[in-house]
Amino acid sequence: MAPEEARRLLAEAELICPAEEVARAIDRLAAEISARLGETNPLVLTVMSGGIYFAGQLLPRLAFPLECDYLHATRYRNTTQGHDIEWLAEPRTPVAGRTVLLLDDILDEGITLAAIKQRLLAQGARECLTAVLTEKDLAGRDKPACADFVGLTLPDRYVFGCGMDVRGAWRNLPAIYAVKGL
Ligand SMILES: O=P(O)(O)OC[C@H]1O[C@H](OP(=O)(O)OP(=O)(O)O)[C@H](O)[C@@H]1O
Ligand SMILES: Nc1nc2[nH]cnc2c(=O)[nH]1
Repeated sequence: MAPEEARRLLAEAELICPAEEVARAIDRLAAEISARLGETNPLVLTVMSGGIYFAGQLLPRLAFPLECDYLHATRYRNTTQGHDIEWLAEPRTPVAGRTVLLLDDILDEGITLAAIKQRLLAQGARECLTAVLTEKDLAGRDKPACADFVGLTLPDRYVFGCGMDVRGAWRNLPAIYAVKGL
């Protein structure tokens, strides 16, 4: 997207979660994750690209031994509608026998997280826990996955900021916005 278009989208968007609220949610998640996983030497896998902001903010708040790697699976591909999952990169660290913690920016319909979790367990992960910065409230609609740790609950709008993109832009924003009209 052209930078002028990105600026226009942001100017017209609705702020739904200010940066301070996001930071407080990450503080709380760090405490919950530390209490649950502090003694397990987990393998922390960031789901690219959206998980990059959350991982960057969360990892310095986790004061216990862990290993990091990433995987890349995408379903929206710079659009606002989900498609089939495309696997762009597998983790290079073997997951067999490990406690794995997946980090992602958003759990929306839950299809991405369910597919990743199933794949890691099939590869022999001992357990696979999931932490998402945000989860969309789909008004009681069933989801194939739920997260073990959830930072913020968001309305059923197309959102961006904090790792989430709008047509490729604005993953870098420290607050969360909803696109006008979506
Ligand atoms: O719960 P779901 O409806 O499956 O959607 C959630 C997924 O959608 C986004 O990824 P996207 O496919 O946009 O890839 P990206 O992270 O590279 O932007 C987000 O990062 C999650 O991984
Ligand atoms: N950027 C972004 N990615 C998503 N993936 C699933 N839902 C969303 C959303 O609302 N915004």
